[in-house]
Amino acid sequence: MKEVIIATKNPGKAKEFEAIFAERGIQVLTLLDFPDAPDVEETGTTFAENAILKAETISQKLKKAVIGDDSGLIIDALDGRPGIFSARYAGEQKNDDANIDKVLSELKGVPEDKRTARFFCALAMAVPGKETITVEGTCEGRILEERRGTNGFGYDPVFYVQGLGCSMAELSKDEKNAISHRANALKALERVLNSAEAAER
Ligand SMILES: O=c1[nH]c(=O)c2ncn([C@@H]3O[C@H](COP(=O)(O)OP(=O)(O)OP(=O)(O)O)[C@@H](O)[C@H]3O)c2[nH]1
Ligand SMILES: [Mg+2]
Repeated sequence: MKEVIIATKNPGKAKEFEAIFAERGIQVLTLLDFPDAPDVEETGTTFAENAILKAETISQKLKKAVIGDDSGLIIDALDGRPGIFSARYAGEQKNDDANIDKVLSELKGVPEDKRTARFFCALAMAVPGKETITVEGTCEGRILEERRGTNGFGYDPVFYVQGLGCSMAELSKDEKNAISHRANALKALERVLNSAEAAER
């Protein structure tokens, strides 16, 4: 069976990648499978820079092709926050529940039409001896006033998906994987890889 390595320690991301790649008969390994992999410091100033740091650091260490995912939530009324700090918005301990509470309290009193937001995902694919590829995907919505649903991870319970009439956490894994920022970024990566392959023929 073919396999792909994703440079993430986030179990929520790992599950989504597993489901998406399983449809293609590809097995996913993450840093949860490589306990000795180094911690990657997210020192970039953009999602893409951080995705490249994750992919290239782990690819150099394992000498294999590796995909890095840096993602987060961009809220217009908060000038784009939490952005690249989404995982650690309420502190370095990375607590999803505390992160949601912080966002809800910062948005207190902000009317529905001003609560627009989007999820953003940058993926970088590093292959030894080749130039790193980066792609992006987004998913539009707005921030609810309270949690709805229990699926997914992160801010999913308070992210109302534009056009779907429910929160991201009310979608099944397959439904989320059909429309998410991560799925959209992976589709973009697939397009780039297919056209690179076609050019080599
Ligand atoms: O509700 C959500 N649904 C999503 O689909 C989603 N994707 C990203 N996020 C948020 O953004 C952080 C990523 O930060 P991040 O890219 O640095 O990842 P991380 O630190 O969790 O793991 P790693 O991949 O770096 O090991 C996450 O923790 C979440 O708070 C999401 N929230
Ligand atoms: Mg991180």
